[in-house]
Formats: sequence, structure tokens, C-alpha cells
Amino acid sequence: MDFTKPETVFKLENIRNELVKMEDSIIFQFIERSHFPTNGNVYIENNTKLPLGDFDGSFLDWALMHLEITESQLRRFESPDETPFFPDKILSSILPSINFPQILAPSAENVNYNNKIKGVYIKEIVPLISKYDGDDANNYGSVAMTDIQCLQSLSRRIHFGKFVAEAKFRSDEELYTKLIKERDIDGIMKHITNSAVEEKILQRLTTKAEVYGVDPTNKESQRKITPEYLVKIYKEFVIPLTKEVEVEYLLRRLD
Ligand SMILES: O=C(O)C(=O)C[C@]1(C(=O)O)C=C[C@@H](O)C=C1
Repeated sequence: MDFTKPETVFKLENIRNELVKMEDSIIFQFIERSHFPTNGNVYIENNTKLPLGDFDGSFLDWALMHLEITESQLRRFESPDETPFFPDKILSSILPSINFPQILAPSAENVNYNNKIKGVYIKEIVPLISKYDGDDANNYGSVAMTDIQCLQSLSRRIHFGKFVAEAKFRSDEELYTKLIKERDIDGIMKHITNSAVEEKILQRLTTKAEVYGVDPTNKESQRKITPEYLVKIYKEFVIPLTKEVEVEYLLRRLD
């Protein structure tokens, strides 16, 4: 898949292959996060234990915003598959722009689920993947950095729903145009859903978590990620959020 060649992006098979590759990044980032406790202090807004001057937000927000500002100057958010958490704070790139052809509908950049993704990550995912529920002030910086890696990978995966939706729209423009014009959200959701593909993803994740989640030379060692939690995270959060992105993108597709 190459964003400078739109014909490679509109193939559902290519998009699904990318989604499979992203599973590995997400699993390995979850494994990195599993070395640390929950460290709730990192997520508390305006936390007196972590003073940040005038900044209004959590330590994680502060770190993520500063990283995104630098990454924006390195052209990260010009790529159609990257979505910033702080769209109002990012800067123009220092590097010259790559003129990507228009692949998605112009309204695509307004579909930004990052606040929701961050909320779900902190509330639902961190407790499942952390080493234990507790705090270790020596790890705040490392935790924020691994959280950022996890969040950026989840964001990329979930916002890939836009490409899936575009490919599906192009495969049956008449049907989707009708559903969009009728604002038939249930109808759109029904047509974008492929239960067999979802089932296959969950089966593959079970196998991957079995293999990657434990030291292969010492199967009795502590498991870093369990199939049960990985499947739960995908089934309850990652896939449903991807579908929400698909529906919202399609609702704006004709704007
Ligand atoms: O592969 C697709 O067709 C998608 O829409 C992506 C995805 C997913 O999130 O992995 C979402 C909805 C489908 O039911 C199956 C899988």
C-alpha cells in the first residue's frame, strides 16, 4: 500500500493486510507497557504531584502534545494515515511537503476519534495490560512514552477505518450513496460489518498472544499479554471504534 498510488489504497485486501501488520505493533507496545504499573498519576489532569506550570491537562497530555509539535515539524501529520491528538497545537513541517494525491474525501480530517481513544485507553486498556495496579514515581517518563506509542498505534489502526470505508464506498457507490443520503446509520453499520473477518482477527490475535506474550524459551515465565485480554481489547474497543470511524466517515463522504 502506497499513499502516492491511490489505486493501491482502494483495495480492501491491501488495507486488511496493513491492519494485520498493525496487530504486531500494538501487541509489542502493549508488552512494553506491561512492564510498568498502572501509574494513575500520569493521567490525572492538573495533578499537584506533577506540576506543569500553566499547562491545563495531565502529564501524559503534556508529553503527547510536545511530542506531536515536534513530529508535526517532521511531517508526520501530512501523511493521510496519521491523526493528531492535538490538531490545534501542531505546527507546519520544516521538511518540504509531499504532495500526496487526494485519497480520502476532504471531510476526512474532521473525523478525529483521538479523545475517545485516549479515554478508552486510560480507563479500559491500561488496567488490563499493566503489571499491577499501583504507582512508581520513578517510571512516569517511561510510562508516558510507552503510552504515547500505544496511543499512536491504536489511533492509526482505528482511523484506518477511513480507508476501509472509502474502499467499501467505491465498491458499491449506489448503495452507500442511498444510505448516506437517508442518514441510515444502522444500514451503514450493517453493510460495513463483516463478522467472518472479525472472527478471523480474534482467532489470529489469540494465537499471536499465545506466542508473543511469553518467553518461548521459558513457557513458565510470567505472561506479558494474555489472549483473553487482547481479544477483549479488540472485540470491545478496537473493532467497534474502527466501525464508528467508518460510519462517521461515510456520513460525511458526500459533503
Ligand atoms: O475489514 C473490514 O472490512 C473492516 O471493516 C475492518 C474491521 C476491523 O476493525 O478490523 C471492522 C469491521 C468489519 O466487521 C471487519 C473488520
